[in-house]
Amino acid sequence: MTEDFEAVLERRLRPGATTPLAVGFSGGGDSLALLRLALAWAVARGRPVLALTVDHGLNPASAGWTADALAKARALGADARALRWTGDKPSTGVPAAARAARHALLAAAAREAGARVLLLGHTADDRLEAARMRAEGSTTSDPRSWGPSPAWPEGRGVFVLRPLLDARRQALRDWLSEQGETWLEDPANDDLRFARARARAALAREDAVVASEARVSAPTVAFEGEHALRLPRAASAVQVAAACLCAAGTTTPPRGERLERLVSRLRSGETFTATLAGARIVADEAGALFVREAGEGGRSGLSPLVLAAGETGVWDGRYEVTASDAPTTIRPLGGLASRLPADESQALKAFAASVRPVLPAAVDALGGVSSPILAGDGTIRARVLIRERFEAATGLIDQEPAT
Ligand SMILES: Nc1ncnc2c1ncn2[C@@H]1O[C@H](COP(=O)(O)OP(=O)(O)OP(=O)(O)O)[C@@H](O)[C@H]1O
Repeated sequence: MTEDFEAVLERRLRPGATTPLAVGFSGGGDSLALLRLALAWAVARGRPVLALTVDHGLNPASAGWTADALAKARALGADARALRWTGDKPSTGVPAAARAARHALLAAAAREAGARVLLLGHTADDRLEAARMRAEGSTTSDPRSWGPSPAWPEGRGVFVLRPLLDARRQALRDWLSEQGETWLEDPANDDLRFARARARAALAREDAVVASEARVSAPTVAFEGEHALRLPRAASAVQVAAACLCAAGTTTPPRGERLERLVSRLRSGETFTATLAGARIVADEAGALFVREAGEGGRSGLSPLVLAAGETGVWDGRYEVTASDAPTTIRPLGGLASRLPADESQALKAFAASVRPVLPAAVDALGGVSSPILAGDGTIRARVLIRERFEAATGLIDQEPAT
């Protein structure tokens, strides 16, 4: 077990890195095994481990569980931090909402601590359960051993590593028991109102075989001046979905019939312009160009981002912007371009017409307009997230990046 675990960490983590390794630690058996293994590996390499525990506030006992988890993590030698889900709880779909909130909290805390990788304790049993739930009609996806955090924009720059994906839950528990460990059993795991608990109960009665993880090949991709993506027309559905997601800066990739239709139109060689999930796709002989759909503004996205002096925020899921020493509002450049200073108007000419209206513009308290992408003085800084996100989503970044 230890050798398999170490092999995964050696493969994915950057040699010599000294930044903290974040671990999602619920206090349950899987993540206790994960934390112990991660500590043994990291301490030998001089890397600090930060255990993060999310209190979902869904059970009256959860504050006590969280306090116990923090105490346990610290006793084992990790730094530890509690995070609390304070948002409104929906009346239905609680597990999915809790999961989304958990991913956002874990990723934001990992990033804040300077960690680029967050370890999670999913096991082979989680993959079996996901397969069983899909067989019963759910859209549950397979946990993957490596990939970007699904939380956006909170998880930008953070990768999730699941080093226990080939280990069986019972083997981990036996290993913990041999070391005299005890752990918390979350009662929600046995609550048969949840599809996950039903799948778990059904699998406990069977000898299941774990299939190996599917591999996704990296695409040939070109970046159009960082603000748009170009894919070959033969790109796979996974790549097309990722291109829509990253060019549009949204949180949910397209899937199902609409995605299939776009992929088959691309394969057909037809020249067309289409929109999907917030992206505009222009297909010609040269390939397919993916840009943020400017007309989306009325429905969602492209909404203004108000920043206080010096504050950093993400506008439209595509640009990380840091205000100068004055407050500013970030809006789409479309409709404001005529108010740009002359040098910026000149610089704008170098951009494709489809990209111009969806670039960020900064509007100051007096109504002055400037674009952090075009301005030479760099007082308001902007980082384009499109490329980095696409590379992470399609497996082009397969190891812990440098900070
Ligand atoms: N409350 C929590 N605090 C911190 N980490 C957690 C918490 N709950 C789960 N995790 C992390 O996520 C891993 C998987 O747990 P679990 O299977 O409950 O999560 P999940 O996200 O619901 O799974 P899935 O991705 O299959 O929906 C755990 O091993 C642990 O690393």
